[in-house]
Amino acid sequence: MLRFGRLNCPKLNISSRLLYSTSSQVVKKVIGIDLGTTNSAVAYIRDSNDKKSATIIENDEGQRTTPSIVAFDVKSSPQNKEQMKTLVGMAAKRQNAVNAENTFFATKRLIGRAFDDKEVQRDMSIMPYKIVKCEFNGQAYLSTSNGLIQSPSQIGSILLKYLKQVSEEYLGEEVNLAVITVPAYFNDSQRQATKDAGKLAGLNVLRVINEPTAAALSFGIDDKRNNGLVAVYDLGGGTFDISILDIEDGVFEVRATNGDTHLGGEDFDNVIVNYIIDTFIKENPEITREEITKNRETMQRLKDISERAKIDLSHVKKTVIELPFVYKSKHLRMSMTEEELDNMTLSLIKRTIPPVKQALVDADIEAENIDEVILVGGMTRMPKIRSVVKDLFGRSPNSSVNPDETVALGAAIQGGVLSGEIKNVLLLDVTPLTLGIETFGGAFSPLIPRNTTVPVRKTEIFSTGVDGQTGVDIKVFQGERGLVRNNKLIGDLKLTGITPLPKGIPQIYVTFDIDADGIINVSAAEKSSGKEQSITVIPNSGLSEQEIAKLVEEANANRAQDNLIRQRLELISKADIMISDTENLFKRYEKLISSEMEYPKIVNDIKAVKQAIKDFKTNENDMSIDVNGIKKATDALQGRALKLFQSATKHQQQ
Ligand SMILES: Nc1ncnc2c1ncn2[C@@H]1O[C@H](COP(=O)(O)OP(=O)(O)OP(=O)(O)O)[C@@H](O)[C@H]1O
Repeated sequence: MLRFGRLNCPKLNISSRLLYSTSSQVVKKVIGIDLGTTNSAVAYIRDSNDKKSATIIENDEGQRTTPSIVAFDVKSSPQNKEQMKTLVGMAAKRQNAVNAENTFFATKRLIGRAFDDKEVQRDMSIMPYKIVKCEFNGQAYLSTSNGLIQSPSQIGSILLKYLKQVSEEYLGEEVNLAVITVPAYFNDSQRQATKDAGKLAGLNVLRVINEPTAAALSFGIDDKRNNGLVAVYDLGGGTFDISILDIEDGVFEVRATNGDTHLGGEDFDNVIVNYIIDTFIKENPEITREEITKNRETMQRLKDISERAKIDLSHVKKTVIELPFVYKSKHLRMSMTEEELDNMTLSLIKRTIPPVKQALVDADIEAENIDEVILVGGMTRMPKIRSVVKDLFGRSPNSSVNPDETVALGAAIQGGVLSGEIKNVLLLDVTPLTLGIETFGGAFSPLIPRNTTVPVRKTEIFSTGVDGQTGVDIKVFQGERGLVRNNKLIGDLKLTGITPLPKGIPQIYVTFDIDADGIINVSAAEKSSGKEQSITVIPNSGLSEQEIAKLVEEANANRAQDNLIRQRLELISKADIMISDTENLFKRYEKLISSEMEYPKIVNDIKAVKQAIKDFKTNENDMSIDVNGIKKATDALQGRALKLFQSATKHQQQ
């Protein structure tokens, strides 16, 4: 088995913080796109002399946001599926109820996710369209009723193509450069998939930036009043993000970020749908739940009225929900109050609290030191959410920001920075989770801690754990726990053909390079053999909401135990290398030292320590093994070996 250990010699840490260049000149227009779960928006910089001139581009229906919905008319091209008529935005939304199976909405929830992901499985049971497994990469794809299979990136690209076209018509020029926003908690795979969607739409995506950061950019641009610590609470259609930023004279530094990539308005709608079905069944006991849920069209109509009721209740205390022909000739009529909505969705709202608290801890800031709280995302119009946020921060959120438009405006500003239209603005974003590799005994060796500013590049030297090893398997993990088995494997890199040397001797330089889009590149090089390998990490799936919450929670709960296991592993790793060095020296100088009186005793003791190390390796979790004792015995042996060498040299000279 190939083993991989941290090198037992002074470490070389090359850590650099490369700042964005603000002077790069891209002469053409760069549009900023908020590719949302429910709604998307696009913006541009109207006047390059005015930083505050970021402007929303209205779509062909005169709307400032476009529903993130793509529909296929399966009847339009029965012979050739590829040429089916496609509807985008409002046009797709209008026909949703009569073509539910072929109307794809909220597909951002699936982007870059594995089919087997728990969240995807849950969505499958509630979405009216078909989600299938892509045989090639195991990811969640979408299928029309006539079997046209598309990735969520492809669906995203149809939306982006539409927004590109709308922008070109509005601006009267060709547009092919864009900045696209993603939830801060999107992992590498989800970011890559978003970039792919841009590429498929014919857009050169200059940068992928985090939604809350974009919101802060549009809030704080060129306004000294807005200097200070800002919290951006972003609850949209499908994701929740919290970011803490420090804004100081044009420098936007993200101090910490946290969130949940599977929590948003869609979940609120689903809770209401279930409540309505329960109420309807109670009134009509002859109808079963399944009879209603299996009808995709009915489910879609229920979802639409649920969303409408939710939005109404942000403005009125009570609303009436009516839906004719819910089941055969039965109609639905009921009322719902704001209080009822608050109660049934409280557990969802509460799920935003731990990420906020964690972000504050990570940023090392008390809630009362936050100068401004900005609300982003349509869901933050719900009064209960506003009051929970107010209680969390002890202050009323800022009301000057438009929660639907601010992200696209911020993306346009970043586009302006990249095109050179906007000067003296610097954006420093961070990694959401710790990145590292597996080392000896399954320990997680972090290279880049979470909330490190990107872009970042870091190199550390590692070595082999077995004599004569000619290859290492570098497993890249993401997470907060001390042992890799509790973190998420996001990539795998094999370095082969290295010169066989005793363990601990080869120097393997492992470099992590995270670019400004948050995309990770890992490379490994072994100096003596000149071998090099690199990969762009494309993880298999995103982290689910439970996984994220669990990761942080478990990391906190198990920190002491994890540290202990790690320390034990490191002690044994060092002892192992020391003992084999001594053994090798004994073999090499056997003639010189074998006549010494101490020699057989030390050889026996080396054997005993080696056996103890072997026993430990077969049961690393056995806490009854005295690791400190093994290390002490190794140190003592090294001392005794040194004395033996000194005495043998003396005897030889005499
Ligand atoms: N007045 C309102 N009250 C409550 N909810 C609302 C209101 N207006 C919009 N919403 C909800 O906000 C959500 C859409 O928000 P938004 O358009 O900001 O999301 P998005 O950008 O598409 O999503 P994400 O940021 O998660 O990708 C929908 O679930 C919608 O029902």
